[in-house]
This record gives sequence, structure tokens and C-alpha cells, in this order.
Amino acid sequence: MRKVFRELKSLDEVRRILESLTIDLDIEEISIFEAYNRVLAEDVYAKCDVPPFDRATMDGFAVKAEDTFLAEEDKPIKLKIVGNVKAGEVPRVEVDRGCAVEISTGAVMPKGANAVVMVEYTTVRDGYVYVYKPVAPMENVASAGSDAMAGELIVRKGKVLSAREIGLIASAGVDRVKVFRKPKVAIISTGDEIVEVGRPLEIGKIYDVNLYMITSKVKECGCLAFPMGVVRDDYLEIKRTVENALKTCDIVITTGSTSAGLGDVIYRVFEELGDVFVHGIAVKPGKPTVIAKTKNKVLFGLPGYPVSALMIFEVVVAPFLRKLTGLEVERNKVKAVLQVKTYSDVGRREFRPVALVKTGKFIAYPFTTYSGSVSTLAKADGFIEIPENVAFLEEGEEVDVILFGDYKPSDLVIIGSHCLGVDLLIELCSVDAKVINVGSTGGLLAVKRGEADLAGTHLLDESGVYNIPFIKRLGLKDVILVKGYEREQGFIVAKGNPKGIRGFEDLLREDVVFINRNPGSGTRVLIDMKLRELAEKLGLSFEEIKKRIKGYDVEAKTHTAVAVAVLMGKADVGVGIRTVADRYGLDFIPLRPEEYDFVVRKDRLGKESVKRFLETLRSDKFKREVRKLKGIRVTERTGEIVEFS
Ligand SMILES: Nc1nc2c(c(=O)[nH]1)N[C@H]1C(S)=C(S)[C@@H](COP(=O)(O)OP(=O)(O)OC[C@H]3O[C@@H](n4cnc5c(N)ncnc54)[C@H](O)[C@@H]3O)O[C@H]1N2
Ligand code: MOO
Repeated sequence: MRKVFRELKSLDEVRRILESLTIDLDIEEISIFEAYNRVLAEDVYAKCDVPPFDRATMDGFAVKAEDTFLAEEDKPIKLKIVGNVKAGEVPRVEVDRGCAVEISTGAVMPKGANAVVMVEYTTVRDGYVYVYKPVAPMENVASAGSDAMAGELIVRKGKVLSAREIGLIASAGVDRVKVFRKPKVAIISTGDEIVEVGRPLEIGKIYDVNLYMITSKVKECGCLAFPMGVVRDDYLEIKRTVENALKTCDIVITTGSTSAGLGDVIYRVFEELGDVFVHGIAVKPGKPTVIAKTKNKVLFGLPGYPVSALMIFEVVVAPFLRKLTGLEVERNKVKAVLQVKTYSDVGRREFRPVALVKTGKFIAYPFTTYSGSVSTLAKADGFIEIPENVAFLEEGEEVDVILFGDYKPSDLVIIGSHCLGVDLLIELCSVDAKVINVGSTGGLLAVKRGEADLAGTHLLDESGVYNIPFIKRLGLKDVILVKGYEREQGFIVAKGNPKGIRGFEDLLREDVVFINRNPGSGTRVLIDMKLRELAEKLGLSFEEIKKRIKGYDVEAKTHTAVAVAVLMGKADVGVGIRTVADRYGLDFIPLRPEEYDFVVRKDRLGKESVKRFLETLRSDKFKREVRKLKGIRVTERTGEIVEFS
């Protein structure tokens, strides 16, 4: 019988349990060269005085301070130079009344002297030094032990050693320290479909993401990472690998095979090897997380989806590891304004990756992609937390964004419709650009609000004109349109066009399955325009035509998704750009060119990054390189500025 099954625990409860859990780590002695970011396991005491002697802190003359009291700028006092001491030397002379010894910074103060006059306030003539300014006793002198005294406690046990502590420890003559051993963490990926990067990818397989991603996170938390590779979805194999890992490691992290569909392999393995105390957390993503403990060891079973695995690592595993390694730090947070109304499941705390744009204040763009999207993670600057009892956050609401790392604003912000041509332009102009893909309309609105410097757009109006009607309709002022390039739109079909698709009439055939695009996309406008024309030609209503097309209701959100649907045989035909068809080795039947243009705010035209981007668009280099992306074509209008009122 299972002890627990999907009794979802709240995140707070899971954190509380983990907080009370410790792993005893033994102690090792290491050189201070290796001590950075390690946790001291013993108090460190100074072996000598720091500094070890009274030391001159300035270049000048060691004197008896009382000899200088009457010195004035226009009435210097005169002292006889009786010798000199350099840093590292044992002084061979003493300073008597009326005498001075030339001394360099860091040198031992000669007997009898109690202050140093800086060389700037002296002149030397005929074996005498003339002092123009009095010094007080101990002025420009650091006395022995003033930093630390021999036997003094200088750094306490538990301290995470930074460069500053290591410097202090070195000054006190301590070259080796006792620290806690770094926790050893094994990382295991599971799944029949997962292949280690570097191997060939067969159909149905995907490259491992989690092994590499989680290994990096483990290191970031100051632990020793032991990536153990990919294991098939097989109870015995997974059990054997986890058992093996437990022999040498303190913590084992698996990803995948947590969900009910697979008969809860990880749950069963963990239960066999330890005590499962978390089986499901009321969070999104990452609900199927399993956590168990055995004597002095902890097992984490993270869900397979990379976004889920990473988020659970961030909010559950990382705090636990960082407490062990002493690297615990408050996460960096910024306040931001939420750009769009964001829905969430009530009953689960949701973590939503966001991209940040700074326009005086921070604007947060939530990602709507599902937990499998790895590019989301690379593009996100951080994430927001939506509480369990909240069904949505309003547009404009202030949110806390927990940063993945340090946020650095980009030089160029492009928000709009995704295009491989834009990726190429950015590569060629080598500016630090942030690209947020929210579709053409979203891009125009972002330019209007000033969040984006420019937007890439390809909106076809029913009048047959691209972009300008939309710019006007959406009320964009003080912007210019820069003509971009043409993208060839057409039917994307399987290699060899097995269904013999030639035109929109073919979509009405019984044996043809279509894949549509989302409303609001330029492609959808084109599709509907063509279908209206067809309806007129056949004397049918538009509604009737729509009903007769199999798959009209199935909408893909991107060109790529259309191509993939065709590639996987889910649809026979869709409409998209040639570049994508080409990339997936699919056939392409051209329909008409689409005008992909850039809308730029006038107040950003002087910005270096914007200038570079537009120069690149007009460059010969772009013209040359863009040919490689079949289906994108520069025209004689590329780079032309279109002003309108
Ligand atoms: N019927 C149900 N199905 C699913 C449920 C559920 O409650 N009932 N939960 C869903 C949720 S939520 C999540 S999260 C996942 C968790 O499933 P698993 O932990 O079993 O993960 P897998 O099925 O093995 O993988 C999910 C997904 O991620 C890919 N993956 C796995 N490992 C890796 C890796 N190392 N690198 C890259 N990608 C990886 C895998 O191919 C799958 O596409 O279950 C849902 N289903
Ligand atoms: O728990 Mo899953 O992680 O929602 O995607």
C-alpha cells in the first residue's frame, strides 16, 4: 500500500519541512587558495599581530612628534637626517630629539620615533630635513596588532569565505583552514525519449536538457555535481542508478517519470529506498514533484519538463542546497508593472517566467508558453509568483519579479512578430538586443507605449495593404515605417506534395486536413481573404466554406508550428513562409509575398543601437546573408522610410 498519493502539500509546508532537514557534512582542511565560497567549520585565530610591528603608512621622515609641534608653513623646523629604513629592513638607527630617519611606506618604525611626516611637507638640504607641518603622535603610523592581535578570533565558524575574509586570514599567517565538505549531488535524467547531447537524434527522441541545466544549477549552489546520464523509464534501472548514486552522494536529483501516467516510477523507487515525505506540491509548474529522505541523504524527483524542473529547483531545491553550502542569499527582486492580464489556476501557486523591459519603470511580459519550452527560460529575466487564491492578475498591476540572475537592460528592444530575418539582422549588427515575440499587433502596441524601440510587423489589411492601416487604426503617433523585406507565403505540404495541393479549392476535399493560424496573425488574414474569394467564386457563404474545411478550427500559433504539424502528419497542408518549410524539408507552393516591415519610434531614431539596426537592414552584407534564408527577399524598397500622418 502507498502511504501517500498525490496529497498535494503547499509550497510553504514543503519549505518548512526542508528547513528542518539537515545533512551532516564532515570537515576537510584545505589551502586558503581553495577556500573561496566555502563555509568555515572552525573559528580562525590570528597567528601573529597584524601588522606585526609599528609600521609607517606614508613615505617621509620618522620623527618624534613633539619636535614638529612648532613647524609652520613659513617657519619650518630643522631636523638632522640620521639614516633611512626601507620596507622589509630591520632599522639600524634610532631617532633622538632633533633627528629624523627617512622612511618608506610599510617600513618598521625606528626606535624613538612616534610619527611620520609625509615627504610632501618637507624639503631636504645639506643633510637636514625642513618640516613645514606638525604631526601628532602616531600620525601616519599603524601600531602593531592594530588590525588583529596574535590569538584574536578573526573569522567565525559558519562564515562563507569571500576574498575579504581570505585576505584577513592570510594576513594573520593562516594558510590552511577547516571547511565543511561540499555536498555531493548526483543528477539523473530519466525517459526512453531522452538522448545525451552529441548522439544522433532519432525520430521521437529529444536531447537531454535537464541533466545539463540542473548540473549547472547545482554548481551555482556551491555543491559538487555528479551528472550520471540518462536512464530508461524502467523501475529497476532507475532504482539501480539511484542506489548507486546514494553510495557516494548526499543528494540525488532525478528529472522525469514523476507523473501518474507512468505509474509513478520515481515515487515507487524513492519509497523503496527512503521515506517519501512530499508527493505532489500545490504549485504550477512542478506539481508531480517527489521528495524523500534516507539516513542523512535527500532525494528530489523533479518533473521532466525543463521549465517545471528548473522552477522547482529554484523555489525548492536551491534554497535547501544553499543553506547547506552557506550560500543562502536573498533573491534579487524588482517591482514591475504587469503588461497583460495573467490567469492562474486557483489552488496552486503559480510561477510564471517573465521578460523585463525598462522604460523608467520595469514592465513585465509574462510568457504563455507551456512547461516544455526551453527558449522561454533563456529569454526570461525572472519569474513572478501568483498566490494560490488568485485567479488572475490585472494588466497594470504591480508585481514582484524574482530575477534569475542580474538584470541588465538591453541596448535594443524589439517586440513584435518573430522572424528569422530579425534574428539575422541582430546577429549582423551585433548589438545587445532583447527580442520579445508577441505577434505583430502586440509589437505595435509595445512601440506605442514606448516599451519597444521598434517592432517587426506583417499585418495584411483586408484592403490588401500591409501594416500602415493597422498603425493608424491602433493610434500610433510619432513613428515611422521602415520597409523591411518580403517573405514568401504559401502552402506548406509534405515532401513531394502527396495530396497534390494546388490551391485553396483543394482544402475542401474530403481527404485533405488543414491546419489554420490564430486570428490576428497576418497569415490568418491572408487565409480568410483567399477563402472569401473562393466562396464568392463557388457561390457559397464564407461560413459554409469554413465548415467544409477539415481542421479550420485547429489553430497553430507560429509558422513553425504549422510546419511541424505537417511534418508529423497531423495536417496535410497549412499556410506559412517558405523559410520554415525549407528548414523542415517540406514542400512549398507559393501564394503571394508578404511585406515584413519595421515600425520605429521617432524618439529612438537617434539611439546608436537603432541606427546600427537600420544601417544593417540597408547593408550589402544583409542582402547577401539573407539569401541563405530561402523565402526572405530584400527588395528595392528595403530600408526605405515611409512617413505618414
Ligand atoms: N495524465 C497526466 N499527465 C500528466 C500529468 C498529470 O497529472 N496527469 N502531469 C503533467 C505535468 S503537470 C507534468 S510537469 C508532467 C510531468 O511528467 P514527468 O515528470 O513524468 O515527466 P516526463 O513525462 O518524463 O516528461 C515530461 C516532458 O518533458 C520532457 N523531458 C523529460 N526529461 C527531459 C530532459 N531530461 N530533457 C528535456 N526534456 C525532458 C519529456 O520528453 C516530456 O515531453 O506530466 C504531465 N502529464
Ligand atoms: O506540474 Mo507541470 O510542471 O504543471 O507542467
